Amino acid sequence: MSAIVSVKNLSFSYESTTKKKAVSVENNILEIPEFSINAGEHVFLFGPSGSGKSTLLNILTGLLLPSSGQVKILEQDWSSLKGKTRDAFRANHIGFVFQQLNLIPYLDVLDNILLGAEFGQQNRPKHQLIEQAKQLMNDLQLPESLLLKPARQLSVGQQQRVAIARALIKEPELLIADEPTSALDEANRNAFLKVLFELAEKNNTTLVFVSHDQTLASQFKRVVGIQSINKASKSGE
Ligand SMILES: Nc1ncnc2c1ncn2[C@@H]1O[C@H](COP(=O)(O)OP(=O)(O)OP(=O)(O)O)[C@@H](O)[C@H]1O
Repeated sequence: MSAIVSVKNLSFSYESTTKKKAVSVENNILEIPEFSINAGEHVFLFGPSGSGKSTLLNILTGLLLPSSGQVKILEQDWSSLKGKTRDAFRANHIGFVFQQLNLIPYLDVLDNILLGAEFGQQNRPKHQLIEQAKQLMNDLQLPESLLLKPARQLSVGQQQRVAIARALIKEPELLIADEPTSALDEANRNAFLKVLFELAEKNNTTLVFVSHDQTLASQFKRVVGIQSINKASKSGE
């Protein structure tokens, strides 16, 4: 099985990028000797507040570069990509669903979904993207009649599904879901996970799902506590 994510000898500290002279001691947030995720895996990444989950996600997605070590996505080392190439690589290969869904409230559902393809592979004609948006709506059990409604008129559960459609329309190899269920009640949370798994399976998308809520862990085949891979957390706690 090929690795979608591969981390080797990673260390990261914010101090190296801060201008504050008061901070003189190097204080690593992350020290991860080795960590990888294979194609098609669904990984639940958990850890308490402040344990470095967001920092690790930002590193895996090339928004932050490691202080030392190597982070590869699809065999591509983030440190070897510069500026716009890095942004384009991220846009083409990684989808995101966040807790704050980041839908544009006054745009209709279709346009919100199509925004997901805006910065990705731009060689697909618009009519094809619209067909795919409709297919995703169908897969997510959202009625097509919602397509032309402004996103703000949808329920939170429906908006969550639109956010998944937006993340998947560019057919990313890797989908990052960062606390996407924290605003949902249990029934909606389970429904959200069910469609997320089904679609990830259907599209062969590797999933990294981050949460501090360990009750969700049992639904994932692979569960990773950040403190178990991060040596830096041992000394601090
Ligand atoms: N931009 C930053 N500059 C300096 N330190 C930061 C910055 N962002 C986060 N940190 C620190 O890095 C550590 C890890 O934070 P991070 O946000 O990655 O944790 P988290 O596990 O995602 O937390 P939460 O679950 O509360 O979102 C914390 O001690 C935090 O204070």
